[in-house]
Amino acid sequence: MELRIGVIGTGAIGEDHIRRLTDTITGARVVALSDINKENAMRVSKKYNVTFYETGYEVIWSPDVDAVVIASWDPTHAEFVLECIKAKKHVLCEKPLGTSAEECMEIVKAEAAGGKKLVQVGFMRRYDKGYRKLKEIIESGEIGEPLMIHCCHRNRVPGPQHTTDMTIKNSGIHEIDILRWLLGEDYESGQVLMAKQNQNALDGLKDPQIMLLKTKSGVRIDAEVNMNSHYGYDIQCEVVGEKGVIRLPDPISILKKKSGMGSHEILADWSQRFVEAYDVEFQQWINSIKESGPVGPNAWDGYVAAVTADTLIKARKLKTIEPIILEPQPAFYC
Ligand SMILES: NC(=O)C1=CN([C@@H]2O[C@H](COP(=O)(O)OP(=O)(O)OC[C@H]3O[C@@H](n4cnc5c(N)ncnc54)[C@H](O)[C@@H]3O)[C@@H](O)[C@H]2O)C=CC1
Ligand SMILES: O=C1[C@@H](O)[C@H](O)[C@@H](O)[C@H](O)[C@H]1O
Repeated sequence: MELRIGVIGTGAIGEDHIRRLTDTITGARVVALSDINKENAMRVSKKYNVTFYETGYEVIWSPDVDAVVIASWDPTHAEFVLECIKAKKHVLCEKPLGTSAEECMEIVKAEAAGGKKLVQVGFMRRYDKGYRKLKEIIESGEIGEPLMIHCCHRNRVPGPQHTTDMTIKNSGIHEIDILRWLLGEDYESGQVLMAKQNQNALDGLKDPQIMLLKTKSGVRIDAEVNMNSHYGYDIQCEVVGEKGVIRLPDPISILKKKSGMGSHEILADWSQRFVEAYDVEFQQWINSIKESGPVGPNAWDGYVAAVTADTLIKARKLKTIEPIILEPQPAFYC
């Protein structure tokens, strides 16, 4: 059976997901889309022969739609996810699940009350080969207990709407989720340091920022989140263990030696860097909802990431180290 998918948001990643669902993923087809930018949505609708709906709500409630992908702006996510839960439809919501811990908790409570797992969050790094290998090695015990993690998340330039808080709750949230998943434990506290500021950043944008996290077992993490590398999209992660160090590989890239110079390409953005991860994420999501239900990052993971991001933003504003405090985890997610 082919799953009929509705997509809300046909901007950069929304269109990319429609392409992937159409050209790469098997067992699903996009039948509905919506975007408040009607002109662009109509272009995408024609390109992929998908029916345009005036609102995301119409996509969600359409009898022709079995499951929904949310790829609209961050502040719209929670309301659309809650509506999917009401409509009892599976939903893959791009990160972040909501723009605050409160919004995410509302989703957690609504999903648990409905008694069926319907929500998956687009933390696609969990499907990246490099991160999966790091996790496998950590879990094998080969490098002993992890002690520290150094990482960086560099974007070439930010989008025009990017804000200082979004550096943590839109970009840094990937580090927050992937490192918790890698280590298999929650955070105890967090802090944010400001480096010397980049004068090329958008007006008023504080950049770069350094997120410092401590896990419950004492692992120390430093994560540079830099929106203005200007040279490319660069994701680094090094785990220092008791008996060895492991490092996330860069994407495969040919070293070119020519005219007395050696060089290799650095990718421009997330759509290239994580292309395979998104493909795996979507194929597994489609397969899982046809079988026993979604198995990827869930609403609880979205909530934990949001609590952590909110706490880091508070810590940055107060220049303090803040405890990261979670509500008790509902048995539904255990
Ligand atoms: N997992 C990942 O690596 C990535 C995730 N994202 C997430 O995907 C989402 C979209 O990001 P981009 O595509 O980069 O942004 P974008 O700005 O290119 O596209 C967002 C689209 O949502 C539309 N939109 C806004 N409100 C809407 C509403 N109420 N109903 C329907 N459409 C609405 C906008 O008109 C726009 O076309 C964001 O939440 C972002 O955090 C984005 C890039 C990578
Ligand atoms: O999720 C993403 C974007 O929304 C975000 O703005 C970028 O910083 C991230 O690298 C990308 O993966």
